[in-house]
Amino acid sequence: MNTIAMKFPGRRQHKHYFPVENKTPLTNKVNSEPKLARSYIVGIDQILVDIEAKVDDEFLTEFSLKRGMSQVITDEVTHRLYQRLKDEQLINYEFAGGTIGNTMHNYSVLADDRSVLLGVMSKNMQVGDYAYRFVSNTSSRVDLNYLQPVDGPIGRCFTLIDDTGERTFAINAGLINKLKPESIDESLISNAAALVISSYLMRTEEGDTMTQATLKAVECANKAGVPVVLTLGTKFLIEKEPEFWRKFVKDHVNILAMNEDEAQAITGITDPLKAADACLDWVDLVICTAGPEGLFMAGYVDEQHKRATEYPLLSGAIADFNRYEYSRPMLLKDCVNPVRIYTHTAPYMGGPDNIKNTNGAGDAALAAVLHDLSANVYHKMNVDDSSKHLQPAMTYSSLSQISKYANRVSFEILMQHSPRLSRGLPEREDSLEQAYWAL
Ligand SMILES: Nc1ncnc2c1ncn2[C@@H]1O[C@H](COP(=O)(O)OP(=O)(O)O)[C@@H](O)[C@H]1O
Ligand SMILES: Nc1nc2c(ncn2[C@@H]2O[C@H](COP(=O)(O)O)[C@@H](O)[C@H]2O)c(=O)[nH]1
Repeated sequence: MNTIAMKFPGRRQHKHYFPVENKTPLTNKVNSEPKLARSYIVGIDQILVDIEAKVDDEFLTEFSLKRGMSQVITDEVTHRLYQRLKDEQLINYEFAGGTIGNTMHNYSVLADDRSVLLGVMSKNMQVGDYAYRFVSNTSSRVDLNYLQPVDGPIGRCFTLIDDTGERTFAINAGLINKLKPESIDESLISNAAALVISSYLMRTEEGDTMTQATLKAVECANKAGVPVVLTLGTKFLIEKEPEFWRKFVKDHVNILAMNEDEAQAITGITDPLKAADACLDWVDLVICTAGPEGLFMAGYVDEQHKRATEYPLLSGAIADFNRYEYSRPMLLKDCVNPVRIYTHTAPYMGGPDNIKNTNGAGDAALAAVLHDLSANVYHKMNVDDSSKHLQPAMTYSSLSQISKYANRVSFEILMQHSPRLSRGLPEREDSLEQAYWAL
């Protein structure tokens, strides 16, 4: 049997992933470059560059923008808006964005590993233009080779921040919704550790093909048993068609990520823990961020694999809800006697003293969860006979640990302007348990 000591998170510790006692018989040396199978995740997005600016309420009214919403604007409004921002020197920065683009980038930075981003990209790129900016602000670990070339611009997302820190998104779509179903490579999806999508991909106009492309990828993932991860994006989209989204989630999604407003939009429930619990009727794992209240997660474990927490029991909308938070979450279909498990993590260190802005904090939490999920697939691919895999779990770590990790990553984003991490986390931190680093 292989013996392995694995440090988590991080492929950077790759020497810990392979059996250190396996020596090459000829040299009697440890083979330091074993060929390991690699796991990766795939995300689909509308390829966007964020243009961030500080504005006041009057500005939003002038351009008929609804505060807090992500809305699509015409070329004419875009032109006027951009000119105003330029004339008044209100632009803070222009940086690659997109909710799934950010998640793939952050995943690749955290895991130091490959993710694949699907979407469109301008085939003629000039130094300094938006397409160039998107590519040059994206981690080199994000595989952009599968992007579909288009004859025209990618999108722009005006990220308008008011005095309260609230973000209003105005999207100039360019050709972002022209991804074709033919551009979805079925074997790429069916060999992935997860397929990651957002509700924004269904906000399309007549003649757009993004929704069909997304549905093709989802069907392919469902067929291959690859977990489908959906992030709800914005509550306004969900509120428009809650019934559609409930059905879509129930029929196709395994992991649902949302904030408390989106959770309310899809379930009708204000309490994030109760809303997460309600979503377990449709999906296997739920991540619900709740701003200053931190992060809630909910999932399933089979009775025989449940592990009781060593933390004090917490009660909220559900009594003693964190009782089995030390369990590793499983797909409901893999549980003979399913037990619902929940956890809550308060903002890391109480939250930063000075929040730059919360843009992308939720996406970053999701990237951390994906890192743990993919690490589990990676470990199983390479050390299938590890006792770790006697339990058919979805993740490498317990619900409690994943939640802490996710929350820690959100903290990092709150301390910077960009929704994209510029570096991974420190390799060891006192605030995360010893067991977390030495699994
Ligand atoms: N005001 C805040 N104070 C402390 N932590 C915060 C605050 N806002 C967000 N966070 C942290 O960032 C995470 C994600 O934030 P949230 O605003 O819920 O995400 P989203 O970007 O999806 O709306 C939270 O779970 C929490 O850890
Ligand atoms: N693909 C799309 N991404 C969008 C859209 N509107 C906004 N955004 C992106 O969201 C992040 C911020 O994420 P959040 O977790 O803080 O909500 C930002 O970088 C935007 O680019 C959209 O319509 N489609």
